[in-house]
Amino acid sequence: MSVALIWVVSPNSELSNGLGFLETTKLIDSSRFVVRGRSFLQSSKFKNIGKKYKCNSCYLNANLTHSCFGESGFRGSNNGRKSDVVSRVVANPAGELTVSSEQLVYDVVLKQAALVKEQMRAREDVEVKPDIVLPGTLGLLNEAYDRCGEVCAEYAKTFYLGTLLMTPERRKAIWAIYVWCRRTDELVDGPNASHITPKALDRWESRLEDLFNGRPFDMLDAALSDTVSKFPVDIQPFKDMIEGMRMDLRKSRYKTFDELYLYCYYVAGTVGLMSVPIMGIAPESQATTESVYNAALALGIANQLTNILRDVGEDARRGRVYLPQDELAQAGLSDEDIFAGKVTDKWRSFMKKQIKRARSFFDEAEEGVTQLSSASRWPVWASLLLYRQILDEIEANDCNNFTRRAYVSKPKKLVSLPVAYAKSLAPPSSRNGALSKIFDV
Ligand SMILES: CC(C)=CCC/C(C)=C/CC/C(C)=C/CC/C(C)=C/[C@@H]1[C@@H](COP(=O)(O)OP(=O)(O)O)[C@]1(C)CC/C=C(\C)CC/C=C(\C)CCC=C(C)C
Repeated sequence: MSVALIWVVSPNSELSNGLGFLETTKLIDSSRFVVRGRSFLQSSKFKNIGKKYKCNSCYLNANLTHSCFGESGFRGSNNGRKSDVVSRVVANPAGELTVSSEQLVYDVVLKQAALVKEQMRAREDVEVKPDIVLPGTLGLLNEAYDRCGEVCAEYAKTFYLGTLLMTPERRKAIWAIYVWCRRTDELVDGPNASHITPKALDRWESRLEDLFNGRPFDMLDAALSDTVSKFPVDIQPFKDMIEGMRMDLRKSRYKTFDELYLYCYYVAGTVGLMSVPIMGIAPESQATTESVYNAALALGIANQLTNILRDVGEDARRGRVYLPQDELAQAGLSDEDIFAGKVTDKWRSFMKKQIKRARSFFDEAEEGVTQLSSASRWPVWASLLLYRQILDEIEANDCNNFTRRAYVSKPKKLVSLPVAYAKSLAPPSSRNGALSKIFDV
């Protein structure tokens, strides 16, 4: 990930890196990008539609209107669970009523679903259209995608195998998105994280804007730039992920689940929103676009909550506690108990509730996976089943997530893969109501 790091720390530097990500030079003009001395013509489709607005303590990169109060039929599938977990209107520490993170994030979901429908309507068909490329550039682009595939295979082998079942265009696009997410995460989580400042993240964000405008900085960006020119992917979830990294720089405690939910959206829910336009919805699906986006968001949140519960000890050793402080206090626990790392009955009972909540997000996500286009379902089922089992492993470890890292053993992984495959064969259920398909692919 040093490519990203070097650039954000010193935007004018020439790039090379030790991780074998790539070696490129930066050559940009306003309408083309040049990689290793050649240029690609790109359509610059997306503008940064985001406008930051402040909502109490949190920022969302959105140009959304708040539809906070008095909505009816807010969601179909999850009222039961969600009302237990977060309410739409919450009280801030000063006792004032504010809009909940869930509402803010759901507004993003609605916006994404609306945008993608609009994009699809504007296109004559859903199939990827060939760009106008100068002779010789196609090979370079393919090389860029291959690099993304290699990175993906190195960092997430099972997931990489799953992507091989997808159509070639979709697989390449998912790899490009994966690599951008990985690089973004590495900025604050990688070996050079201590050099990362908010300014560096601002530079990473302007680089993102450039690639969305057809001016990628390096080869890996070029792959994503190509992807966003071919699929109806919006910049907002990408910007929001960077916002999550900013949050990580300035915050190491979360007062409430509402605060944590927003963080989870930023760093992982966004991945779900980025992925849906690539994966596509099955032509026979009766689900609304919104409900599928919502399930994708839920899977990201579930994964991140699981990640947090698995890594409690590791995070504590870095001085970080990603658990709602108010819930810890209600359970009679504090940061000191976490640093002490003793598994007590209080801790077990606290963990039981946290695990239950994470599972409820997985349940919500499951409804959406069957709605995806058939070739995309297997990798998603595989990742869902594998990640979900981490929760079982935490329980099997007697909730000792202080000194034991829960993981799914190889044999269990191997069993999960055919199970995921079998699940992926099930056609979309018609439980999700209104018909509003967007991708008949
Ligand atoms: C098929 C599939 C899973 C596609 C997603 C591919 C993709 C673009 C992944 C990017 C993942 C990434 C590098 C995110 C950066 C932030 C981050 C690190 C988030 C954590 C992931 C796990 O990280 P890590 O690899 O470090 O974990 P380990 O320590 O190795 O265990 C997260 C916990 C979140 C990842 C979130 C997702 C994969 C979202 C999945 C949602 C979908 C693919 C939407 C599916 C659609 C429906 C309708 C359900």
